[in-house]
Amino acid sequence: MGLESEMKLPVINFSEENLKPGTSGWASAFKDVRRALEEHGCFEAKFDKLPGQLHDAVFATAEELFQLPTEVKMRNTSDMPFFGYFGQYKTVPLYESLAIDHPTSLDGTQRFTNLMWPAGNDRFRESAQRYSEVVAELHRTVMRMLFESYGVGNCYDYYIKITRYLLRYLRYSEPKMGESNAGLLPHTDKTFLSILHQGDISGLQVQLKDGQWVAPPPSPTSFVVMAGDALMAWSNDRIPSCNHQVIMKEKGIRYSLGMFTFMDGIIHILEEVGDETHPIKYKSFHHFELLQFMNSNLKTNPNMCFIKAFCGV
Ligand SMILES: O=C(O)CCC(=O)C(=O)O
Ligand SMILES: [Fe+2]
Repeated sequence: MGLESEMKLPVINFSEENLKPGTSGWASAFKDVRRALEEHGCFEAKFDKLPGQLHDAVFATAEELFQLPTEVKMRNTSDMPFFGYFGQYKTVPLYESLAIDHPTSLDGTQRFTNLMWPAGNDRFRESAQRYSEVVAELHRTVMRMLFESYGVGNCYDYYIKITRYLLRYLRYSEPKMGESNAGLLPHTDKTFLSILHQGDISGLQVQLKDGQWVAPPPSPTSFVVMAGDALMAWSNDRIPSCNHQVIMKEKGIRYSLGMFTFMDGIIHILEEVGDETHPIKYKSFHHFELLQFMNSNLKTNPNMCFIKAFCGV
């Protein structure tokens, strides 16, 4: 019998009544958001605004996307580091992913769809955009709660205006006999926030404060919200970026979706949390410049703490 109490991934309900700023549900939810992020760098959001048909369409079209020939998928490139196709890695052979830049817009989804299917694929394009709009709404709610909970609700508009969304489609093959089941090695994201949504096969694991790994089960109404490195710096380390990985234990091909946010502008460190015992540890920085810095140092110095090296005081 273990005496230690097992930690759980906090679950926060984002149902209709909590979504109205100013209500008591809102105030208690925003405290929960701040507590969960400060403790673990992540939480599970229960959010029921994704229509079942849209959920099914976006995962069905994900399958179609990955069936395209590799050379077509590799057309998904970008000037931005980390914004394009990933796959064919020796260290994680099960993993492959593609990303749509500006996925909440007609332009962004059209550009990506035309690149993959020159003859068009309306079902893919429409489901990608509609899905992104729904998840962006969840993202904005989390952002508003986060800023209000630190007493800086007046900064919300600025950060929403400079938010750049990236929707990533991810696929993991089932490991063959004798093959490693590592889908994605432990890492933190380079984002401000990441919102992960698993299809019907589990595999995501997040590491809680006590070091324990937990595996949130997939559900059409469950989204795992995680702090990325940029949010950690913004919060002056009050919020740790969330360490996570993918382990393929179930049978079948795994699909998941990640809505990642980056700030196309200067991130000003939250000075409100600093005092004599908590000095400010970072200088304000441009998120895209951080990405460039990481990209140019990744090969030569993979174990570097990029955020500290880039904008640490
Ligand atoms: O597939 C998942 O659930 C996790 C994906 C992930 O961690 C990433 O793309 O950074
Ligand atoms: Fe990740």
